[in-house]
Amino acid sequence: MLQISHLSKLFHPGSVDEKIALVNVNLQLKPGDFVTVIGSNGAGKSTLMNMISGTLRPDSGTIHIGGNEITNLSEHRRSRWIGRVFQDPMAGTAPHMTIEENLAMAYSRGKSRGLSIGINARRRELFQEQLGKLGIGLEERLRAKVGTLSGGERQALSLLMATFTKPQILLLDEHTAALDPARAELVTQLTQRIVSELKLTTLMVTHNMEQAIRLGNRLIMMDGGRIILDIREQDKQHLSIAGLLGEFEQISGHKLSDDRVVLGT
Ligand SMILES: Nc1ncnc2c1ncn2[C@@H]1O[C@H](COP(=O)(O)OP(=O)(O)OP(=O)(O)O)[C@@H](O)[C@H]1O
Repeated sequence: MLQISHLSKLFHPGSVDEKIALVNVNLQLKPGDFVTVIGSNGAGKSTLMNMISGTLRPDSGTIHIGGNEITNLSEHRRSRWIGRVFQDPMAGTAPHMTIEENLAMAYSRGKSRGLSIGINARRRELFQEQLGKLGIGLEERLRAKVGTLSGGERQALSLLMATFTKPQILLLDEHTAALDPARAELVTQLTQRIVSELKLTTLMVTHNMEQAIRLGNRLIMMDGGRIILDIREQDKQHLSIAGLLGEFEQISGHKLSDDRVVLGT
């Protein structure tokens, strides 16, 4: 479903500010894989997500989704295949627009007709039905401005918007990190449900080690622009936080340095 081959990126090459972001990264995701991504500060996690979504171009390497090469496609052109939820609850939605307007926008994502697609009675019914599945009462607030929602409500809406058109790849970029523990857990549970119901192929960056172990069927660890550990299926089920940290240290030769790391919820 997602094939990343020999992806490399160096920022400010040849200058004193030179930064290695990705070094020959290879990653292949099967349909329905739910992969959690952890790593030290500056490991290249965001760079990888930005390259898949098209906000950054690699120096070398290729990215394919469902067999189509997207390496040099604009962010807009590839958006029909990709859903993304950011850490910042303000990032994924338009605060001055209503919930239904935001959903209409998500619905038309990647389609050439753009925003003109509008809202009709049938579509409103569909929005209500989808919002109802979140179980937090947003279906009663279709005409509320998104800026009036709490952080958790906005992240739940962002998640719905990102998955509305069943993207081929879902990118979750520390999407629960800015929420308090109860809301983070709610959004985590919604994530699990939506990903499993729609069988979405998902890549989720998190600083929460417990969450990284608990969710998904595969875990990758990055350091210095490389994937240094790739743990799947049964092996993942037997992981512990201490074991994972130990393994990181053994492979990388240093302790996991992450100023935002959370060991549990
Ligand atoms: N736009 C940029 N310009 C220059 N250097 C950058 C840029 N974006 C990232 N980098 C550098 O590239 C490297 C990888 O950064 P990236 O943000 O991908 O890491 P990360 O794993 O997401 O880190 P963190 O967990 O701290 O957010 C770092 O050394 C970073 O400083």
